[in-house]
Amino acid sequence: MEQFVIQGGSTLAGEVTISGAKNAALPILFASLLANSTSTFFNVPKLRDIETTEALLSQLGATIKWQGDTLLIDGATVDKIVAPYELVKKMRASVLALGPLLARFGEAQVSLPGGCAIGARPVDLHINGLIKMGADIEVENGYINAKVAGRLKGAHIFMDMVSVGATENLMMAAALADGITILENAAREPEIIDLATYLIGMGAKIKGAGTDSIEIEGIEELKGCEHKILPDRIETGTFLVAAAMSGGEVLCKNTDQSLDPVIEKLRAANAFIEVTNDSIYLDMRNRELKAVNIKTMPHPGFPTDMQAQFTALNVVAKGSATITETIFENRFMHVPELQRMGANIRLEGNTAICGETTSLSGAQVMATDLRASASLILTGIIAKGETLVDRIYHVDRGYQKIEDKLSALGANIKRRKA
Ligand SMILES: CC(=O)N[C@H]1[C@@H](OP(=O)(O)OP(=O)(O)OC[C@H]2O[C@@H](n3ccc(=O)[nH]c3=O)[C@H](O)[C@@H]2O)O[C@H](CO)[C@@H](O)[C@@H]1O
Ligand SMILES: C=C(OP(=O)(O)O)C(=O)O
Repeated sequence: MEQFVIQGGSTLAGEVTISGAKNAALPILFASLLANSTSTFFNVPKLRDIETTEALLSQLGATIKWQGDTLLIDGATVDKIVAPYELVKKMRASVLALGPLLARFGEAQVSLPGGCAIGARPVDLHINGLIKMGADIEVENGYINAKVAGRLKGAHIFMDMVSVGATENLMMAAALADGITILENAAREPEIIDLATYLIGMGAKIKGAGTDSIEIEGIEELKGCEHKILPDRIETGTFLVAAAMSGGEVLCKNTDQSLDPVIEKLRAANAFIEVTNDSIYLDMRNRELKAVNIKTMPHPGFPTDMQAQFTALNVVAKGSATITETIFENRFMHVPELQRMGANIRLEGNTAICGETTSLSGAQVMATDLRASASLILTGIIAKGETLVDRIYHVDRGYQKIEDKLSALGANIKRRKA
């Protein structure tokens, strides 16, 4: 097992190049299962979750090749329909194989992902939507066994909760269904728009992606195409928060403008921010960081994937503030770890009350999920002395070379065998 060793007390300054978005790349790579020819992907981040996706797609028979930084996936060779537990347990997003396999082959067996450190995370909306499209689905021995006689049928589907994954799974399934599907109360994340852009590039007929009502007219066949993955807004936000916490400055390059709620909160925290088409600059030098109230919401609200980082920001900021998590029922596992470093935080139900912290010191802490890990690293950079972050395989799921990018900004962080 590896861990990060961080010597605290650095002020970050410089430029960082943002990688492609994990949460756009994953559904898009699964959507390549729908195509009967090769797709070419640019700006794919080099992450553990991408390796897991590649392993699952090749197990299903897809032909996968890297040419330098370009990823080629040929869906024509896909000839299996089982996504096994061994791979699904490593990455919940594997459930996104369900819609494409069922739509293309009329059959799919996908392991249930189970819960994770942030919540139970059921997939009932995915399953109910596919049943509405004519699928016969049974859950048996931990697997979702899905079948349809002929093709899936277009349907009018109302989702009673906003779910990113269900919107993606159903949008992919509907692209090869017979007739028109309308998804109501759909998720509106930029990653949904990116998936729709790729599907449309393959020939799909989709209107309304990015709104809460998406219309998909199914067609008979989808062809591979070229697609550039959008920049990672959560990685961008993480580096902006890191610089703000350290009282430094950062220019995030190769990013985009889909971060409004995060930028507004950083401005409320007293950061100077300048946004261009493809970069975001933050300057916190000689400015006092102020604690900010946060409530997570589906997009375009404040993203839950930035909650842990803002909890860390409030720990070093002046004043007190509350962080309320409304998307996942258990996304505060970073709080007891931050408390071990001296953070003045109290949990009350789904709210973390962040008081002013007088002194932060390095400690041995445990990463519990991807963004919790990021919050511990960011706090370690500010704290007095040495911080050891264990279980950093969580970080590697979703941040490309985070230690190299932070070191280039002036952090003292090293990876080593525990
Ligand atoms: C790979 C990826 O893109 N992951 C993101 C995606 O996860 P993911 O797609 O899993 O998250 P969802 O939007 O589906 O989950 C939102 C909420 O809906 C609940 N729910 C979801 C589906 C369902 O069938 N039933 C149900 O009750 C979940 O338990 C959760 O409480 O969106 C989350 C919310 O923005 C982000 O934190 C994750 O980073
Ligand atoms: C929760 C996250 O991802 P996943 O849905 O892949 O677990 C995340 O990216 O913060």
